Amino acid sequence: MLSISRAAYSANTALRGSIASEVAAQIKSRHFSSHTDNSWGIVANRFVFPTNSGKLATESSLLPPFRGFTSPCGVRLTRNLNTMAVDAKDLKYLGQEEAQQIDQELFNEYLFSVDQLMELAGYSCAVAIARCYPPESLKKDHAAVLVCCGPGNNGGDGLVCARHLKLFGYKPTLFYPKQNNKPLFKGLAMQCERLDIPTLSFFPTDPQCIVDSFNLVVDALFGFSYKPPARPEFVGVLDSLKAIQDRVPICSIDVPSGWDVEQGNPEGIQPDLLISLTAPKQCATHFKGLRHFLGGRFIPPGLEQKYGLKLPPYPGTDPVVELKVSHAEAGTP
Ligand SMILES: NC(=O)C1=CN([C@@H]2O[C@H](COP(=O)(O)OP(=O)(O)OC[C@H]3O[C@@H](n4cnc5c(N)ncnc54)[C@H](OP(=O)(O)O)[C@@H]3O)[C@@H](O)[C@H]2O)[C@H](O)CC1
Ligand SMILES: [K+]
Repeated sequence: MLSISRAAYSANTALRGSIASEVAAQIKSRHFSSHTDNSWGIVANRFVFPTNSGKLATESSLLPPFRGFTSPCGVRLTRNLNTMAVDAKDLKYLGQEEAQQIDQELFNEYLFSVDQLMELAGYSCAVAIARCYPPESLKKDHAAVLVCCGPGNNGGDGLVCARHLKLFGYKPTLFYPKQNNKPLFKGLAMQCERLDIPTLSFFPTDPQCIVDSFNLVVDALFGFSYKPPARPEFVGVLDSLKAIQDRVPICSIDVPSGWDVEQGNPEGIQPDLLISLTAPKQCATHFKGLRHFLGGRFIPPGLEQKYGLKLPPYPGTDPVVELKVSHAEAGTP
């Protein structure tokens, strides 16, 4: 695992008082390829690919023109002024139980496997992120993004998303504190490692480190199975995300983490971008961010009808469709 332990980091910090930040120290591990550097206590990844290998053109280059503006945090946000966003008035917003029922039906009645759907879900999130924040528009450290992954399938979507972001030309770093031991998740984590995606072994205590190091945070901590309140081990990271959200945009996968799936959480994190999967959850009606996408284009028509989802049409072959946010003024430059 490409990571640095807290003890090694502390010792290292004592030795090198001039290190700018915790994050810089942890990220530095990615530069120590194919050997163990004892002075830093880092066991580095032995499978390092050149940073730009396999770089793909993102679909953003195929889109109608965007006009950008700069947010207070200096990140160039883009808003699609050709307004391809769909006004999906009849779209159904799912409660927690119904979202879980549909999930189970996909697996048990339609015999999809989790990894099939997770791959499509995570890919669609990466595409939505690339549309809103093309890598070339991000100024810090070659499009550095932090992807925070939780212990459940939402975290799995985050691992898939991080891999695709890397292939799209971003520089993702994972924070994956409670790793899932199922073979699927081990595989996803290993794929990230072999793509030279480093993992922070602890969340920086100083939120400024996140601000200095990353252009975006992808929030894949919890999805539709979350039940508030957050257990103690996740309180710190959720508070830190709240502390930086005005300076580093948060992109939430399926549900903003820490939100009640139905009621939302006015005191919780407030993402700029929400990517709902399958169908938006009821909490999405409280979303106050800039852009809302629907992804996970895998619902069979029979299931859509059965649950009355009234999904909007996806454009062409796109894996995502943008939904109009009800407070249109939110993104006005
Ligand atoms: N059908 C689809 O649309 C698909 C969606 N996908 C993604 O899957 C998630 C839902 O995944 P699931 O594994 O059911 O649940 P979560 O990832 O939301 O979270 C479960 C883990 O979170 C822990 N948990 C729950 N509440 C708390 C809390 N208050 N504090 C700390 N931890 C909490 C829970 O722990 P337990 O001990 O209670 O089990 C779990 O570890 C969906 O949102 C989509 O993102 C699929 O990828 C594809 C199909
Ligand atoms: K989330």
